[in-house]
Amino acid sequence: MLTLLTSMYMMVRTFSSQAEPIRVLVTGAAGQIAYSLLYSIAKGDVFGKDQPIILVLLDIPPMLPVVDGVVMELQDCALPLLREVIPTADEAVGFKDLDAAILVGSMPRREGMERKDLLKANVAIFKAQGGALEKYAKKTVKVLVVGNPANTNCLIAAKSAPSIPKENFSCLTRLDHNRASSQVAMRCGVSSDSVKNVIIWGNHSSTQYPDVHHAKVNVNGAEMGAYDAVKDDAWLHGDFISTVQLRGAAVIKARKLSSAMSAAKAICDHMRDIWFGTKEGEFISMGVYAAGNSYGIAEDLIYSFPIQIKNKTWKIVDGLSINDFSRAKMDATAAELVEERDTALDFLSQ
Ligand SMILES: NC(=O)C1=CN([C@@H]2O[C@H](COP(=O)(O)OP(=O)(O)OC[C@H]3O[C@@H](n4cnc5c(N)ncnc54)[C@H](O)[C@@H]3O)[C@@H](O)[C@H]2O)C=CC1
Ligand SMILES: O=C([O-])CC(=O)C(=O)O
Repeated sequence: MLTLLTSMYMMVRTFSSQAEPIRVLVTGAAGQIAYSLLYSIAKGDVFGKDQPIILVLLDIPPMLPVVDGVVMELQDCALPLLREVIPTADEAVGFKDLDAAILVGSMPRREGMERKDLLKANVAIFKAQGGALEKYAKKTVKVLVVGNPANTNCLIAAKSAPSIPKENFSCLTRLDHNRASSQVAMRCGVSSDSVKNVIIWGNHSSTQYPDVHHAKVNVNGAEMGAYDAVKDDAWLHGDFISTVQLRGAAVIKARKLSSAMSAAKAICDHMRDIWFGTKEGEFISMGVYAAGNSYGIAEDLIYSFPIQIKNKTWKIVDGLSINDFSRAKMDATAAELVEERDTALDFLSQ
């Protein structure tokens, strides 16, 4: 019996090691987030330990010598899943036949800026890259927008690729989600995986609303609501929210560069959940197209919601109770997104 099971296992292993490689694009490949991200993708942390990968690395022409250095390092890692690395500045090459696109490449903010101050510099990039997805990528491609302001850039990319379903586009708010889980875990003296179902509502900006009304914390084996575990409503309504909202700025102030290691980790968490689904009974946060949501959020936005994923398809978790405190914060961040969208469309029409 054991021999039979062992040979069946070997057959499955052999079959899966012959899987067709998937084609994964990372833009901004010469930048600091990409440098923290590429190793995890290439070694199988995101798309699976049996999934061969062709990595396409796109950056602007002057950065190609730097990308060449990254290619050399990836080769020197001797990673068995990495079948090919393609450095390029050409969209026709970069966006061809993609299974997944992680759009990082854009300008980061510096100390004293809000993320929406990047709109003018960055939104044109996402319009062009949406157009390139439309022209060259598979219609099934999963697109994750990281470059700031991430929600609005994602909306513009999706609008520029009308033949790819809007559901295939999402933006990164997982870093905010991880920040919120970690703050609660530290406050309760538990590990970060003892906290689940925090929610980031809205924009990846200082108006985002980190909400723990539906979060659970496992304290010494007993699962309880976050409010009962933390036992400090004033902190949860005050410093907790502002710490998460302003964490990106705090990292920039300290490092003089924006978050990169934690952003790369969040990108891996986000994409892995798209590929393999969320855990039973758990939800995560990501920015998705708001059409058809049951929370009264304007439809034509990319807004961060509580999300569950199965078979590579996400759905917004419906029916969570929303009190007046939460309602006001959810609406404020939606209003900022409407303003950003209208400004972006204005820039693009000039
Ligand atoms: N959504 C999120 O949670 C987070 C978003 N970010 C954002 O990610 C972006 C990248 O950040 P970093 O890697 O730290 O910046 P970086 O400046 O280190 O790297 C950006 C790279 O993008 C490249 N680039 C610029 N225009 C491009 C284009 N049209 N096509 C391809 N590549 C292009 C640059 O040449 C550079 O190599 C920034 O917009 C930053 O604000 C950063 C952290 C978290
Ligand atoms: O704050 C920034 O500019 C970078 C970022 O998005 C983050 O760290 O969340």
